[in-house]
Amino acid sequence: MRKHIVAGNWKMNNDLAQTETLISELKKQIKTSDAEVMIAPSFTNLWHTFEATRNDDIEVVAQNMHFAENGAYTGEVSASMLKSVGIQTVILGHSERRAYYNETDESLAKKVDAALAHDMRIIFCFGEELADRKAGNEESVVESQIKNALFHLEALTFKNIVLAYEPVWAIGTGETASPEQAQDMHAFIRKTLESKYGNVVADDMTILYGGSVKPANAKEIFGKPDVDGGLIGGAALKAEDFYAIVNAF
Ligand SMILES: O=C[C@H](O)COP(=O)(O)O
Repeated sequence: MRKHIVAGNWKMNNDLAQTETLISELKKQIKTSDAEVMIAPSFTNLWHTFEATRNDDIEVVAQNMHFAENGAYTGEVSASMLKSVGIQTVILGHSERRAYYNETDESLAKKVDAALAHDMRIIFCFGEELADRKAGNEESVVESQIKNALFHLEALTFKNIVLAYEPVWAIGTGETASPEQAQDMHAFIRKTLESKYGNVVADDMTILYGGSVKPANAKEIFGKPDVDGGLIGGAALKAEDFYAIVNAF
């Protein structure tokens, strides 16, 4: 079923004290909303944040995980480790992971399989770079990112997947895709899914937009028919701004 979701990706921000402050600020802002609310703190703060928001309408999610179950992978965290601290959802394929940590469609396909094998929900990120858009290749880039990492899956597993379209040129730059650019790409993503999995999977897919979403532009972006929510970076670090975005639905 298609849902409205607003997820705050804190990236590598907030130590424990800052996390506690932000959680208490977030709690003051919570009111009934049409959107599911998620926050993704760093690994060190996952358990604390999970415990501290246990009774609130906030799901705590991880920013990444490894595909292996365990073993000699220094610095990495597995799906079962995440689940052991209450985490049910993981962000995979963020452009910063692809750019700085060499994540590829191939390694992401393995991470997707591992998360699904643990019955986790995935927020799967992808998006073109500025050069791709300038060359008019944005659709083919996005299509291959989706196909290479996800098209080996059975249709049924898509109920555990949320897609997040994040044009790299709009992340943390202050430059947002126009609502029309977001809508056009989201419609294309749905068409891509439909070509392999049919219209039920395509229509039911929740597709988030990410890239410089702020209180000032959220309503217009979320107003587009194929945009089901947002993956928020910078604006998720201020409780008031984050909830202004949540309440833009
Ligand atoms: O994960 C979130 C996205 O990278 C968007 O970040 P941003 O809102 O700071 O542009």
